[in-house]
Amino acid sequence: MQNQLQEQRPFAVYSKPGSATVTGIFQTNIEEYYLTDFTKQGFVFAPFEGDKYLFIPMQESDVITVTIEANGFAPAEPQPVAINPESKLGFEDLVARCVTAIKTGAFGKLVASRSEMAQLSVTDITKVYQNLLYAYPNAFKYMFFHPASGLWMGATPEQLLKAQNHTIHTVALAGTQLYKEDEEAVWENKEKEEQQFVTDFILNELKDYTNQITTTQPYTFRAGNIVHIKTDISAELKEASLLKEVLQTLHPTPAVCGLPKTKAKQFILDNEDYNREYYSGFLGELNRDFATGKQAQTDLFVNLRCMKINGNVAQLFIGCGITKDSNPEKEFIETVNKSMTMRRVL
Ligand SMILES: C=C(O[C@@H]1C=C(C(=O)O)C=C[C@H]1O)C(=O)O
Repeated sequence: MQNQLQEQRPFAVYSKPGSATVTGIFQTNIEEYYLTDFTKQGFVFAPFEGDKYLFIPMQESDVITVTIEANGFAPAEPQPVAINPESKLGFEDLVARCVTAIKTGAFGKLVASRSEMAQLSVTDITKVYQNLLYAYPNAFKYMFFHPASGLWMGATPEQLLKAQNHTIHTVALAGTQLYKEDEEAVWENKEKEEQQFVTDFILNELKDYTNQITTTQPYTFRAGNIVHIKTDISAELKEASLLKEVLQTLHPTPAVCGLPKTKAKQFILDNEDYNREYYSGFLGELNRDFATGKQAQTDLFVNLRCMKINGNVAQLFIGCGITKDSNPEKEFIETVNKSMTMRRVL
């Protein structure tokens, strides 16, 4: 990884939810490849906005898979975060604007986000990635570098799309509260309704491209120090070649953007005062399981609980779903809680 960074060559290192292995895809040249042919095998890193998807093609890369050795790392509880009053006010104002826009009837839901800076306490970034690996066994833990994106890391709980030949899986994820040991989460109607919006959108979007759609009941799902409501969705693609269309209709999902999708995206671009870049984009394996070498397997995740690292400073990206009943201060606190996912490993 250090070599790749020094020579500015793209790479992706990742470990899937529940997996005991880490796979690395190391590009052997410094070319910038973008995804144009969705039948190619490789690793994709897509931004929130636009269709310039960074791509590390299999043919141009060395692939290594290793087993994670147990090391007993226990993430420390992070120090309480010093809240910057200006960014708190700025975010609360954004949430208030979202609520007003929703109340006019123009949107069913919007996702407001912000970024904040945090200092790294270790100089070796591979150590930060190791911490992520040990802290979040059930997330998709990755480190990605490309000269066009910079260095990113994250531990995302959210699958965008898993495809094995014709069979696809996705999830509807929304609603957030702090995880409490020995206590079952109780969800308010606002949160249940918000998650149902996401499920309904996905089912409606998949209709044209798939048959035999099945869903689970919504259930509580833990992601580090917080829990969400989740519904698993499966379907059969009418044709394997529809992968591109399905991806482009799902992304960005209402879990990270809003409803209706195109208008919500424009609202976000007009109202958020920073650039999301690759946060709330998606990433992962395209048409190949690199650990096993199996083809026709796609495994993509929404880029959440992530950060961009520059020297010893990490830019953390966090957002939350807004509905007509959202309270700006509560939503701000939710972003602080979500930011702990990254702060604990820094
Ligand atoms: C947008 C984020 O998370 C999304 C928003 C959620 C919510 O509003 O409750 C829950 C899970 C994610 O779908 C984020 O973590 O940045």
